[in-house]
Amino acid sequence: MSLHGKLLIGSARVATDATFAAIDPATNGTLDTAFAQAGADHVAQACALAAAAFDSFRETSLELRASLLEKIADNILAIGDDLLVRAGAESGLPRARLEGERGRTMGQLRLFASVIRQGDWLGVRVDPAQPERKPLPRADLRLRHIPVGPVAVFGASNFPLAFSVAGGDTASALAAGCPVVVKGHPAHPGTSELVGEAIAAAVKELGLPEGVFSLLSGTTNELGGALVADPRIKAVGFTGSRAGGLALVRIAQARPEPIPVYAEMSSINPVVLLPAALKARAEALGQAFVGSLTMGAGQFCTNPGLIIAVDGPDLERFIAAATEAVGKTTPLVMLTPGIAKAYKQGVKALAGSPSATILAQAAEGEGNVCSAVLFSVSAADFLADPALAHEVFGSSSVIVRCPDVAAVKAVLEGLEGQLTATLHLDEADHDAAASLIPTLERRVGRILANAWPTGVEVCHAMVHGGPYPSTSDGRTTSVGTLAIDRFLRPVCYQDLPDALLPAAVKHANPLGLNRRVDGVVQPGK
Ligand SMILES: NC(=O)C1=CN([C@@H]2O[C@H](COP(=O)(O)OP(=O)(O)OC[C@H]3O[C@@H](n4cnc5c(N)ncnc54)[C@H](O)[C@@H]3O)[C@@H](O)[C@H]2O)C=CC1
Ligand SMILES: O=C(O)CCC(=O)C(=O)O
Repeated sequence: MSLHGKLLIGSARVATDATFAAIDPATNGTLDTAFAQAGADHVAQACALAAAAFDSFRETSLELRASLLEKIADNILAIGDDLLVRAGAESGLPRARLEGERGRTMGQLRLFASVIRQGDWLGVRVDPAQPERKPLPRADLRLRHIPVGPVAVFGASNFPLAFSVAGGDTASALAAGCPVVVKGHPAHPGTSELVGEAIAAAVKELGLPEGVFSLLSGTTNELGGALVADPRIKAVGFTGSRAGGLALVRIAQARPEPIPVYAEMSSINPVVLLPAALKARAEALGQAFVGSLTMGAGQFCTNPGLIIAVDGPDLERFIAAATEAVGKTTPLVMLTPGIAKAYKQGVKALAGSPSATILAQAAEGEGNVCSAVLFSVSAADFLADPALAHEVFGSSSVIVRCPDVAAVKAVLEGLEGQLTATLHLDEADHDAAASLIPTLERRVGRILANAWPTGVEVCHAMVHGGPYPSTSDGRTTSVGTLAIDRFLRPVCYQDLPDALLPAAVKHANPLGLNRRVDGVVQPGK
């Protein structure tokens, strides 16, 4: 494998004097290749190309755009082993996980290709003219959705493939017809380059304008800030820290033309163990919980960071099983030295809390590793100290002991917005569960029963979003096909001659789209 370390600005490959290197988190060693540090001029060049590409890219045929996404998926697979090897070295993630993540990345691209072809995302509505209507005639009104414009995507550290250069944000933005400028995550610049070249090659192979895709690398906050501030950027997709996401929201809001930032930030994903379920299978739940908590060193925004249950012997059985399972875990390398340091600081802060008790802690390891840890706290203490509900990114979780189900509800009411909430329940728990669901609907984006929140299905009904601060905009999702809506806006055409109408809303419906005509859904072809 040979990496060039240059910026991908459309079809140009640009080197810079200032460079940075990737770090192998397993060894703290520097990996090969000096990567370019993009500056303000490079942001401006990439955004200018993206803006120039927008009008032609957004009117490409559905078939061509679908082919682009499929071609990107094929090109990623064709990189072969080099991609997995480099991603492993840059992230510390094991090969099997990265193989799965590559499969998911290609699956997402292909799913969005099928969405593009199907065409419902255009959301066509037609209210035909009513010239005879009294007292006033009605004009002919036709609506379709168009893409918002060039989108800035920030690659995430914890999914170097599926939430990164060709991840869900890029797939959904390209599917909508938006050119994309990616700011690669500085932890995996080599992986980013390999995937970026796969996208650029697909753009070229299909004869699309070069500005459809650019990839900028760099370590500074100024780079991300300049990208979000560029007037040609019309929306932003981000997965990462709350501080980073909110910084980008502030920049976007301070622009002369404010733009939406879809930032997926922090979540502790409460899991409620209801009494009958806990009584029936406390040990199995304890073991499964630790499996979810420690998967991928807990570096998922869906990690179960909070367990809530009624205190008593059944909860003690759960804790005993979880404690035993934690004792059997081995420390895992985290994504970056900074993330490992933040984990240790977060655990230290919890351990220093006068109200939290350490229940279990896995053996410590050397280097940038995560050792799983469990805390417990009473519901009253939890409610009194908001710091106990802060996300600790890694395998750390807090068990909240409640006197009764009413206290469980109070704890849930006290939480910030979350991506997920989980109920472990049996039939005898249904009344208790029903009393909690209205609270959960207000607090989270996805409610699960008898499962664990890690592992997000990429499909049509998925919501990977939630109220602030789990995301900056709880009206949408960053996983699943609904994610395309973030990058679309409606345009209405009133009384335009048919010859001037876009194909999606022409009278004869040449694209065979499903349409809502006078409010009634009419199937297309
Ligand atoms: N909830 C979640 O899904 C995730 C949370 N995290 C949290 O974030 C911490 C740091 O991890 P990172 O992945 O590096 O996230 P991060 O938020 O620090 O960085 C993500 C991206 O945003 C950029 N960025 C960050 N702050 C910025 C600013 N003020 N202005 C402009 N650009 C900025 C970075 O350069 C990077 O490209 C972790 O320890 C963890 O707490 C990280 C990954 C996922
Ligand atoms: O588990 C998943 O598939 C999504 C998790 C995620 O978005 C994250 O950890 O940042």
